Amino acid sequence: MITVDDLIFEYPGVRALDRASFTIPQGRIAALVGPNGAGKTTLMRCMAALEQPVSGRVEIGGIDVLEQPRACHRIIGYLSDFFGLYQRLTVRQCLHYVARAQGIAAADCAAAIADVSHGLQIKDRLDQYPSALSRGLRQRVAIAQAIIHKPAVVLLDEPASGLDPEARHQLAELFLQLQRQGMTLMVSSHILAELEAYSTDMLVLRQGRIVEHAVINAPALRKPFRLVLAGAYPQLAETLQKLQGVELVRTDQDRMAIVNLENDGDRQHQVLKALLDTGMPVCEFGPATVNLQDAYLQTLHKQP
Ligand SMILES: Nc1ncnc2c1ncn2[C@@H]1O[C@H](COP(=O)(O)OP(=O)(O)OP(=O)(O)O)[C@@H](O)[C@H]1O
Repeated sequence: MITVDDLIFEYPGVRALDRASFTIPQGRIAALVGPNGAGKTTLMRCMAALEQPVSGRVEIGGIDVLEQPRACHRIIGYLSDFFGLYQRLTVRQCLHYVARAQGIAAADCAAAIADVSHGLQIKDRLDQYPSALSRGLRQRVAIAQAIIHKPAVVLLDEPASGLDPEARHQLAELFLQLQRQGMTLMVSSHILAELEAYSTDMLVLRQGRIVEHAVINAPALRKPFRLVLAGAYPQLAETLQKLQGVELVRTDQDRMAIVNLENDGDRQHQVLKALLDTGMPVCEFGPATVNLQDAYLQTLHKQP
């Protein structure tokens, strides 16, 4: 659903993204984490076709974002870390304006507003002005604006900042609800505990590079497995991609791979048998679920 390949972005004198690459399948919620200045906002802005990278490729839902930015805006919802709402418009007018800008026909706007405001529990706020709303409610209005056109992919930059624990909990519930509707989400945050409540993947960005892609909590029907080899096997990625029922998440130095398999013992046995039949020197093969905070800290400690 989302493929970022070798992305390089530079501000004058600063390389903010340095060959960043990753893939996120449809229906996942990917947490984007990393220290201040790692490049999270820049990455999201490139993915939302709001910045032009020096080189590399971003593909979302089969659309090349850099070649077709307008087509991409139709299938993406983006919430900026410093979002603004029009203070002189009511919430209903804000939503109407965005709906029209997203190409929703005038006759369909009322239904779209009713739908999104129901999902975000702001139905009783439609005739208020943003200045009269709490930070949490304004956040909900901003998210409503980002998803009113029912995008396939939603990119949210620091959506939980400034929210109290209750509002953050509600936000987590909302993300899971959007996921159930089939959306793919990418959420950047510093608050790892909250991300853990809903993330399926964790991408760690450091100095513009993706230094880790951990599968935290794959959908119930699939489960992450870690494969470790006794020695390097140069065709590791290629071989795994060809095996039936195996979804390759990533490989490391031709000796380790994370794959998603069906959550079914017989199928897992068949995959292991097929792996051994290829002649790979398998020495470990087992579930790879990790705790988000541990995985993040391990990754940071691992790096030079
Ligand atoms: N407009 C700009 N001009 C020059 N350099 C910039 C600009 N915006 C960001 N940078 C630099 O690019 C790098 C990446 O910044 P970015 O805002 O993408 O990081 P971030 O991970 O989102 O940070 P934070 O967690 O603090 O929001 C940083 O070194 C930052 O100083």
